[in-house]
Amino acid sequence: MEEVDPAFIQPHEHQPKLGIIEAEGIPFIDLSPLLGSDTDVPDHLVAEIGDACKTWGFFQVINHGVPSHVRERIESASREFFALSKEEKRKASRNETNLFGYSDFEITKSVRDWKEIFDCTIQNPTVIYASDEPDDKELKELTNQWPQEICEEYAAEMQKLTHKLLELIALSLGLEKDRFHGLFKDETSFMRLNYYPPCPAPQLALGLGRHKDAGAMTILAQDDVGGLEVKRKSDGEWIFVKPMQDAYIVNVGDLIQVWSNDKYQSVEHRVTVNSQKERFSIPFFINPSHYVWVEPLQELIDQQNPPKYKGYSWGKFYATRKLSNFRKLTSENIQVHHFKL
Ligand SMILES: O=C(O)CCC(=O)C(=O)O
Ligand SMILES: [Fe+2]
Repeated sequence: MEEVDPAFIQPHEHQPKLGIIEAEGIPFIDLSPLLGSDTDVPDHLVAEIGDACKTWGFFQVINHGVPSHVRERIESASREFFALSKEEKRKASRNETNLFGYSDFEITKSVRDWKEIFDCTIQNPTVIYASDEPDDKELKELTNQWPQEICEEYAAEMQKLTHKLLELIALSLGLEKDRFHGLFKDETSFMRLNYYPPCPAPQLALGLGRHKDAGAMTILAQDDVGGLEVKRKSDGEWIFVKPMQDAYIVNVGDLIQVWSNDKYQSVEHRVTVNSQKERFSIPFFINPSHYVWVEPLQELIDQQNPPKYKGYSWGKFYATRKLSNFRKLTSENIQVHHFKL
């Protein structure tokens, strides 16, 4: 076996197992009832979404309405970009001033991830807080270093799908259908092109270490190689998410966990790598406006269900996370459990 830099080696208890457990259980949800112009949402669909969010925190959607040529266009643009030399790619590096762009140095829980990424923002420009200091209200605008047209075309489709999914989730929690919409007016959503090169030590390293997504929800396009694993809530076992052509994998993030007061929980996941094959994926991270104050929704709390979290500023949380990529962390990065009551 070729030597890999020890910075990539996972602690023993987090090294991936070689055998694969396939995720028979991760539900597929058919969104075809939402394809027409009829605005009625069938009850069975709402119930399926609610079950999937509660039991798995993950599901795959089919007949979602995203045209396959739009997905193919961004997937080929991603392949073309990552095929460039490192020197070329580094010309589009993200940095402390512009947090969107290329990086081959991602760290999750103190271990390097075996991957390269390219982050693109959705609102161009995106407004965020300039600093993570709680009282500093200075704002800054972030822009893209990516062919804007391809990004916009894909983002527009993802936004339509997001809209449908947030409505289904709201209904499944017994909320008004449009309960979440206002929170995303000046969204800080972004998408990431992930490239996982073949790795000589797939049993020691991970493409992406175990983590939960900090935003509201993630919609992921994965190719046919496979590598995503989800921690099954019932027994903590890592379950392989079988690639399905043209489907999107959706997961609940930490914000839905807080808004729903733990009714729906954000679930840990990770990515294994492969000694033979490279893998590409594109997560679309749905995040609210920087000025959104995150706390359990009033409608979901009462005397029997008191709030499980104290409120926090999404914008400050996000700025802290983004800036941490360029700092040496001396303690655990900011996490939603720091706000648990
Ligand atoms: O590449 C994947 O399959 C998952 C990526 C992911 O979980 C992330 O980027 O947060
Ligand atoms: Fe993730």
